[in-house]
Amino acid sequence: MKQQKPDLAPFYKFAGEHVAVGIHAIDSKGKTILYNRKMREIEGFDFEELADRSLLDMFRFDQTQSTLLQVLTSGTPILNIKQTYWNRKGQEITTINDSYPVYEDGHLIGAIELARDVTTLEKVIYQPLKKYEEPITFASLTAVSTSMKTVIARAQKAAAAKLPVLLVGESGTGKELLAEAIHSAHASGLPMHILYCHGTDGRLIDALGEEIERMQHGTIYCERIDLLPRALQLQLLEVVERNGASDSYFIASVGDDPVELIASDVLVKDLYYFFAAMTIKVEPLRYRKEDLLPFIDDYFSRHRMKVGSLVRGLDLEVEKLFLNYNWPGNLKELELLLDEITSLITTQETVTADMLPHHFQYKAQGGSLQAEDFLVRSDKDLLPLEEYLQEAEMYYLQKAMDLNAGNVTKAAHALGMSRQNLQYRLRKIKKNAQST
Ligand SMILES: Nc1ncnc2c1ncn2[C@@H]1O[C@H](COP(=O)(O)OP(=O)(O)OP(=O)(O)O)[C@@H](O)[C@H]1O
Repeated sequence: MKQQKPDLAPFYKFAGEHVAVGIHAIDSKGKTILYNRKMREIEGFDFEELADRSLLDMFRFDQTQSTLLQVLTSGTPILNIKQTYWNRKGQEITTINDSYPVYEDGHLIGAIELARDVTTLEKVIYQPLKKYEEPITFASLTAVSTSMKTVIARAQKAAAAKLPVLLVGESGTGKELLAEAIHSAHASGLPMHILYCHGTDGRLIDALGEEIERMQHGTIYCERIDLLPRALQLQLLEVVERNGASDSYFIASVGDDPVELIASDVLVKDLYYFFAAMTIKVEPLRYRKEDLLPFIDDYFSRHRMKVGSLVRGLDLEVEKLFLNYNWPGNLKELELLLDEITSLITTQETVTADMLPHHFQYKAQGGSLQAEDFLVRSDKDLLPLEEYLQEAEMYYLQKAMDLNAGNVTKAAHALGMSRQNLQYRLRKIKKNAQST
């Protein structure tokens, strides 16, 4: 008797959804046809958002950036491409991607990308302490802006009083570095143990508990506790509370306003209370641009000492580009960019625009605008042109204000209009928003 072949489709479907690799497939027109759970987690998009648009639309400003499209055009695979970027939710993600063309009966029918999320691994390898080749102290941190000076002063107070600290700030703002500096200030020479919460599991949290019991003294830094699922947050709370009376010093970080995180059930309230004897907010780089050039100076001087290069600074055009860009990945993004620029430097003393990597030139020219910001959403009907233009104006003016840390004079200058004109338009927008 002939055995019936089992229908494997439901199994493939289940495996595709639950596998720990991100999968994104497009058809021959660039339309998304598969976008699994892991990929949604990595990139922060929903399937619906992508399904209604072709990738060609999404990346029409930057087609060279999409490896999937390149594969679709060339018909050949692109393998082992490592990317670090800031996803839709502002999280820093590092993936290693393999993109393949898909053929059926000799015809190219689409392309598929497989992304391995190596963010946590990267964090373990990327050690600022080693990078600086010296223990981090408050003096290692660039703090020219008033807001950073306040941060350092509060952190010094916390270290002196040995108060648990909750560091609040976007990815790449320097929270880990600050935790290291606090640790050095109060317990130099003692161990510091870091729990990277992104992608961690219950075993690592238990191991942390054992580590605390074993080391007794020293610092525990729990990085991005808001990225832990609630059940694991409760487990962590149990571990830290059990050791609360030990001689360990506790620091944690979150990526967003903790009050909002608690209100939206992302952060367990009692875990927040445990760490938040002192809360220190680190502003995004776009609101403290005074730190940007001094950080670059410091970076270049370390580079000159380390590898004997001649690089001294940026030319005016690059300086302007850097100051106008909004740095969604903050100092980490800047540092990675400087790593990329200096890796190609030979005898140059000044960084000129042609030395900037293509991907950055692209982003910087578009300011903070993303292609997706101008797309018509799938869940919205088309607006009459006038309304759409009003929306676009509101968006653009708001971006200009953000980029200039709320300074109307500077924003007006950047937009090429008078201060009064900008103020008038902002008031009009506010009035319209209130009346709708
Ligand atoms: N104030 C600063 N002075 C000098 N370097 C800085 C400063 N802030 C950030 N950096 C640089 O940026 C890198 C990234 O910072 P860090 O890892 O501390 O950010 P983070 O806020 O902990 O990010 P995440 O939330 O993603 O963990 C550091 O290794 C350091 O080189």
